[in-house]
Amino acid sequence: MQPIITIEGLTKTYASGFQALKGIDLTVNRGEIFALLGPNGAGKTTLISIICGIVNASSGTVVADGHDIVRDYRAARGKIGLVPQELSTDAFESVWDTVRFSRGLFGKAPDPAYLEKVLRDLSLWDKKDSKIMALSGGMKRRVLIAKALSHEPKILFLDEPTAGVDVELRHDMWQMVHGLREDGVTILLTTHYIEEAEQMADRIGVINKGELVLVEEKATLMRKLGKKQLTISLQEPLEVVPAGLADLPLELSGDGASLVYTFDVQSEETGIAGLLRRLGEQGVDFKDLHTSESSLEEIFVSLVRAPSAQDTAPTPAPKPEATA
Ligand SMILES: Nc1ncnc2c1ncn2[C@@H]1O[C@H](COP(=O)(O)OP(=O)(O)OP(=O)(O)O)[C@@H](O)[C@H]1O
Repeated sequence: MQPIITIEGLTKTYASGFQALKGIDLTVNRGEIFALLGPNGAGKTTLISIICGIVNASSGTVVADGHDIVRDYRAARGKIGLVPQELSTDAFESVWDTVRFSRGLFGKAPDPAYLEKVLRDLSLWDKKDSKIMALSGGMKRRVLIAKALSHEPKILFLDEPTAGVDVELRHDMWQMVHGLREDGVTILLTTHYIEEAEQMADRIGVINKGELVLVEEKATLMRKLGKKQLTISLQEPLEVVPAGLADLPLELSGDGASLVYTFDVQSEETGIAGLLRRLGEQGVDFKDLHTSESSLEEIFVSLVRAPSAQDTAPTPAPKPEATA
């Protein structure tokens, strides 16, 4: 796989002294959809803003499609389209003029046919002459995307693309993102919705308090999630897992009162029938059985709750849904 963005040792300390990024190393591959998942304040926007040259890094380097974002800023920026969280300007402009102007900013020759395609793909064509201030919130979002695509970027950043949008637009957004990937565009999106990362991404990075705590293929992550646990409450506590059961994926709980068996939901054989038979053979009696499943959400919450070394009084991170 070919990298398109290489981030090395990136840190950011704001003028206030707050350290928003604490040494990020990350490679984004050409043509992938990468989701950066993290709670509010984790540093997602800071990271994207540095790559786009809106915020200066304190240290470290970023190379975007072969161009160093500091030394070779214009070339790097020309490869990137940014869909920010909010629309800040252009209220009195028409959709068409705004998009045309955005393209011009990057020194690209006019290409009405390309811009028409972008607007049509985003269901904005019939609004091309409307003033932006007259559009609904969802339509304004679409304009932001059209602007970001106006100069045919190779890399598209979507900062919280579906925060506060309705189901229809969210669905369109997902489709659009997959369509862009088909066209060879690399997509990096930030989100604090696990569902969004699950739906859209090829790979998922979890960022918390300025640190990347996990980067994983979504499929691998989902396989890990496909694990279930069977908890066997014992009649009599045990001190160790009996030697006759040592070949099984069994763990004894801290108090010795239960055995925990981990199995793969996706495999055809869970092995539970065999396990129960072997428990009988070993004379291990149990009084109750129950299964539980780990979810992406649980993994995420446990990752972002783990106190980092710098915290003296860690506060639990909010549940992702609650932070919308
Ligand atoms: N200009 C600034 N000066 C000082 N601190 C800042 C500045 N901008 C951001 N921060 C702080 O840096 C941290 C990271 O902010 P950032 O916007 O990157 O987070 P985020 O992960 O994008 O969060 P959200 O999901 O809320 O957008 C936050 O604690 C924020 O308060």
